Amino acid sequence: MAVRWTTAVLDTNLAGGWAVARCREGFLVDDNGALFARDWLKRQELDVAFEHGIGHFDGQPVYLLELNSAQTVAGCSWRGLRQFMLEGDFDTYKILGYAAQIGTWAREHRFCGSCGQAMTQVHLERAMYCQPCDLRSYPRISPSMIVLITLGDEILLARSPRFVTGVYSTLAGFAEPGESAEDCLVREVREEVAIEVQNIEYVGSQCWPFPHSMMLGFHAEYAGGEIVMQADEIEDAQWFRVDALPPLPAGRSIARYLIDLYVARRLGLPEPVLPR
Ligand SMILES: NC(=O)c1ccc[n+]([C@@H]2O[C@H](COP(=O)([O-])OP(=O)(O)OC[C@H]3O[C@@H](n4cnc5c(N)ncnc54)[C@H](O)[C@@H]3O)[C@@H](O)[C@H]2O)c1
Ligand SMILES: [Mg+2]
Ligand SMILES: [Zn+2]
Repeated sequence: MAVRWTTAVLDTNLAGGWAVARCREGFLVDDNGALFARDWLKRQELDVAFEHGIGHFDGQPVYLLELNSAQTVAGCSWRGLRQFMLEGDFDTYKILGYAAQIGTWAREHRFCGSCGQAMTQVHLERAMYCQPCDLRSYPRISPSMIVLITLGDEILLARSPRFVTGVYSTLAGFAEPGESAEDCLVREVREEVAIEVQNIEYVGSQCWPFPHSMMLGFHAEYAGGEIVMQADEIEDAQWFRVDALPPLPAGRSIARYLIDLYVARRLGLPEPVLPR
C-alpha cells in the first residue's frame, strides 16, 4: 500500500499546498475535514504564532498554522486531536498528531533553556536555535513503556482515576533517565501493582502524541507477588479472564492492541493489526 503521509521540513516562503490550523481548542475543521487550501486559509485573518512546513500528503505539501487563539471561521469548528484518534481517517490523525507535536514543541521552545534568549527556527531543519549558546533544540519525544501482564487465560488490567468510567487498561509509565525500556517496565509494574514479571517480550511501538509519548509495547508473564495498588495512580487492578473482559481502551491504542492480540491467540481468533 502506498504511503500517503511523509514528514518533511518545507520552506514556508513558497505558496500553495494544504494547511491545518491548530490552537488550544484543537484543529480547525469544516465538512471536508481538517486540511484546507493553504492560500485560502492564510487569507482568513487568523492569529498565527508560527508556520511550519510539516510534510507531504499524497504528494502535496502540508503546512501547520499554529495559532495564538481560537477564532471564528465561517462554516468551521474546532476539534481536539483525541477525537481524530478515536474516529475517522487514520492518515488524517497521523498528520494532525505530527502537527500537534511540532506545534507544541516549537511553542514551548521559543526561548533558550540555557540563557533565556529568543530562539529562532533553523532553516530547513526541525530545530530551534540559540546563537549565543550554539544550542539546538529538537522535537521532544518521551519514551513510555506499556505492558500486558498475563497468567494463562487471565490478564492483569488496571484503572487510573483519570480513565473513562469503567474502562480498564494495561499498565504504562514514562521511562526515567538511566533506564532501559525493560528496567522501566519492571519498576512501573512494581510501583503500580507491586508484582514481579518474567519472560518480557517486546511486541511493537506506537507514537502517542498526547502530548509527546512514544509507546514501547511489551508482553510479560506474571512471576509472583500479591497486587498492592499504588495510591492515587491506580484506582483498581484485577485479573480478568480473556472471555470476560471489562470495557477496554480505544480501538486504535496500543493498549487495546496488546490485549486484543493476546486474547486472539488464546481463543484462536484472527490476530489484530497495530495501527501506527
Ligand atoms: N497508547 C496507549 O495505548 C496508551 C495507554 C496507556 C498510557 N499511554 C500513555 O503513556 C504515557 C505514560 O503513562 P502514565 O500516564 O501511566 O505514566 P506514569 O505511570 O509514569 O504516571 C504519570 C506521571 O508521570 C509523570 N510524568 C508526566 N510526564 C512525564 C514525562 N514526560 N516524563 C516522565 N514523567 C512524566 C507525572 O508525574 C504523571 O503524573 C502517557 O503519555 C499515557 O497517555 C498510552
Ligand atoms: Mg502509569
Ligand atoms: Zn542560549
